[in-house]
Amino acid sequence: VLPRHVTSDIAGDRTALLALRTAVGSHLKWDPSVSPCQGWLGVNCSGPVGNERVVELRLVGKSLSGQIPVGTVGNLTALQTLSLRFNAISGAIPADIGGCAQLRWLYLVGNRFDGDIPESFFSLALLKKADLSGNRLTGGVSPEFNKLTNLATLNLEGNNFTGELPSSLNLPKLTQFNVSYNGQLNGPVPASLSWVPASGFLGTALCNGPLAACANSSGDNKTDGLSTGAIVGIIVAAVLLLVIILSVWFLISFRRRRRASATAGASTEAAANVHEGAEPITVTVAMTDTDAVKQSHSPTAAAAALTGEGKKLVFLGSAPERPYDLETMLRASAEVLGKGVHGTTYRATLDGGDPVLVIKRLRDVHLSEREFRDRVVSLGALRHDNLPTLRAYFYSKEEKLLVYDFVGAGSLSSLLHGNGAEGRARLDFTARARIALAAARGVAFIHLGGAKSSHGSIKSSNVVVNGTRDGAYVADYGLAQLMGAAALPKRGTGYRAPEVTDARAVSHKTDVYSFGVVVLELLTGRAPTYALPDDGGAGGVDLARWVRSVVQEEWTSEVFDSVIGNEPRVEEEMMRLLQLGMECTEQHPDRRPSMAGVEARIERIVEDASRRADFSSTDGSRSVSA
Ligand SMILES: Nc1ncnc2c1ncn2[C@@H]1O[C@H](COP(=O)(O)OP(=O)(O)OP(=O)(O)O)[C@@H](O)[C@H]1O
Repeated sequence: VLPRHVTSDIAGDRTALLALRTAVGSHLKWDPSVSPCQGWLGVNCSGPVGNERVVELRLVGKSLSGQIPVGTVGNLTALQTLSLRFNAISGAIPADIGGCAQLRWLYLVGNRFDGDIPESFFSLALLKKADLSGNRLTGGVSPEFNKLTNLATLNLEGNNFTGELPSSLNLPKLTQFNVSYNGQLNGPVPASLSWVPASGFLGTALCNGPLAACANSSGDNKTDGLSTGAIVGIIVAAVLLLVIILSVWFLISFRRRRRASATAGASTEAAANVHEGAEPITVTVAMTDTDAVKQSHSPTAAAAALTGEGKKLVFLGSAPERPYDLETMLRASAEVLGKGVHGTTYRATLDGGDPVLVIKRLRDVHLSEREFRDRVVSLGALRHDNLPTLRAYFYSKEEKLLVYDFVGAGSLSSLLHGNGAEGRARLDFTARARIALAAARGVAFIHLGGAKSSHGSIKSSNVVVNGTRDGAYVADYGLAQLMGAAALPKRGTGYRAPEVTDARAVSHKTDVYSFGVVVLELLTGRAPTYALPDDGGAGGVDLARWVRSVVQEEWTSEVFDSVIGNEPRVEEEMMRLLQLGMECTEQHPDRRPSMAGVEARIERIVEDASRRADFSSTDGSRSVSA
């Protein structure tokens, strides 16, 4: 029931909007001399001529701040869509939000709303989508949500909700649910939400699974029922098996070493057949029998063979389909892909055009052979769709080579900042978000290896794109661990997190920072040290800092690359990705999200952007967008 002074007409809407402007956005250029339906920014009306009402209020990234008082939004009684994404609105969600009885789409993501969700919210019976993520909301997830029987999307991610999810929670139309990053949510996930993927519960203490499993995960460590005798038996059997394997391996390698010493000694100087501009790869190779190359197909056996007389290419993992040795590789036609901080990178095409390899010739490696081998073997174990596979390595006193699969047509850096604007022009927002997603997947996979497993040198020249729908790879992973500080992004390149002092400071959070810079590069189309138009190109300004200053002081939309800036369909998703890029480049490492969280968020951004593209190509209605 509306308070007596509220009129359910456009005059009432006008009064409510002007009061809202006074409270949170006095800079909004709404012309009070005309009706809100006549071109007020972000306001849309509907209804019979002369009896129109405000049905849509979309003020996304408009630097709104302050609190929304009662008697403003709550008086927009015909409102169907309210989107206030990515502002700095604080305080409680207004207690009279229930006055918007027609509300279907509600987007408050990326503000500073705090306090509990008000009681009247649960009277919004028509609500289909509620995105309250990225705020500071508190309290429990109320069973009152059950009253919202039309709700299809409920996103409460990144707030401060506490306690258990109500076991009675049951929303028949729900298709998207997310409560990730509410660290104090705990207890079991109700059966009615068992369909929600794990990405909906990241960063919580919720236990997603059968109740019995929850009990175990919450510290009820019952044994699995094996008797002590059975456990001892298993251990003895395992030790015996290990002894047998080691004896057989020792016998075989002893026989091979004898055979190798009989044939070793034919030292060959091999030079690569390089294309113009390339320097030849010259490596001294002590030839051994062909058997020795085959032996090296298992990392451990191969690596063990290295310590013998001959220096060979050591394969990591399974053998290539068409085996090659160092000689074949050095005879291959090669071209220089780049000369970077770690040395020179070649593309080498073996005889017959298959396979095509990337050979990195490292300089300044100061590791012993054993240390080098151990680190390379663990890098070679990383196999993922978005990481170029490390196939082999070579170590001698003079030369250290890494051999990868060739994966793509060029780097993201050359696509965005290369000569001419064609590369950038071909990349619409969704394509850019997909590249970010592929790269995030690769980096998040590296992080799964634990705290010591970081990329260490994320930058757009290390993101290789290959033109397919989801094709992007993160190259050069782990070189910081192999080469020390030499492989780190240089100070002043814009990629280096402020806390990085040397290679030991590389961490998941410094990767997230560098990744955030790549995201900002994708969105702005600008290089990470962007030269201001009026500094004569003399200096440069740090991209992350520049984006932050524009967002704080001016219109956020000016940040975007002009190529994607006029894609209104995906404006919401662009803002979400921008917000994420800014969070990743927070100065303080603790305030940056985890890479898993980054991956999950970009995944949803890509899904939503693709859905809008599909939708608008078949229908054209704008009612689904906020
Ligand atoms: N496996 C790969 N497949 C295809 N292209 C690759 C692969 N690995 C690297 N590249 C490309 O080779 C280029 C040169 O690599 P390189 O690492 O030498 O230089 P960089 O990344 O520009 O500089 P830095 O050494 O300072 O990181 C990269 O920009 C990348 O596009």
